[in-house]
Amino acid sequence: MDIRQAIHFEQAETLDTEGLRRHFLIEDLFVAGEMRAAYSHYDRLVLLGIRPEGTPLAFSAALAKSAGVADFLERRELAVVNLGGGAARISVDALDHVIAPFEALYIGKGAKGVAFAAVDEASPPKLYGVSAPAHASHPTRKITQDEASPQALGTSEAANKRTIYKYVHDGLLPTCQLMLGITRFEPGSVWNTMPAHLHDRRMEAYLYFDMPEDRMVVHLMGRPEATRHLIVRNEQVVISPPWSIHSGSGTGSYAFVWAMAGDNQSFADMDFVPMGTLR
Ligand SMILES: O=C[C@H](O)[C@@H](O)CC(=O)C(=O)O
Ligand SMILES: [Zn+2]
Repeated sequence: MDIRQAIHFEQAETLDTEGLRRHFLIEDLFVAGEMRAAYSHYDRLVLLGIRPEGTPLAFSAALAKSAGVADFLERRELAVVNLGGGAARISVDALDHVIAPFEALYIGKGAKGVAFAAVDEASPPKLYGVSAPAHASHPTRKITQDEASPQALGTSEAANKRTIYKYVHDGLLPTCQLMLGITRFEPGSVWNTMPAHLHDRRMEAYLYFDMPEDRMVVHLMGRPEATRHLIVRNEQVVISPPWSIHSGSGTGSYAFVWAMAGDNQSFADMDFVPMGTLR
């Protein structure tokens, strides 16, 4: 189990390249035929890379142990999004849900018998899961891309023309904490989340994807007045602490899954950073 501690910005600001990557970047979550997990102590968010090939994948005993329960979702909720490949068959409480590429499934607290499989073994899905502690059990539900209320943002002059799809948010379905969406760029647009913002109330995790191997995103993190950067490759995840901006620019277009947990579920609750204060 890959466990990441929550650290103060005073410590983060003393770290070198390797130190920043060790605490904030997850490089190897997606491995064919495996379910891999990383546990962040920021809001106890658990990130899952799930790539079923052949045999269906279920939560391991080690994963349940990390939460101190018999069944991983005993006191947690989970959102899973299909990043492409083929469709996935996700079993929950003896019901099968077929989740096509760019569809998502919310699974409520207490769900049992959860298993992930490829619908067609010749085109296995790539699934990304995000789980947070939950106090109530909300209904399991599939969300399509159309339901994710696409919202156009940015301009080509600022190289940040993009569409935000909100899959898991309180306007669409109830969850305890989780919010999740996908942001996609127009060709030639490369800047995400610019102007930058903070939301100390919620931590965030960014999974960058849809990039060829030689492409990179320069992810900006840190306090606005003391930024650092991480070089991020395809299918790597950045853990974004509550005190940090989360923004970046790519050497070409890309997409990313953003997910949040914390005190409120208001997507619009952001403190914009005056651009002049960035250092
Ligand atoms: O709090 C919200 C998250 O940072 C993302 O939704 C921002 C984002 O996708 C973007 O501006 O490109
Ligand atoms: Zn944000």
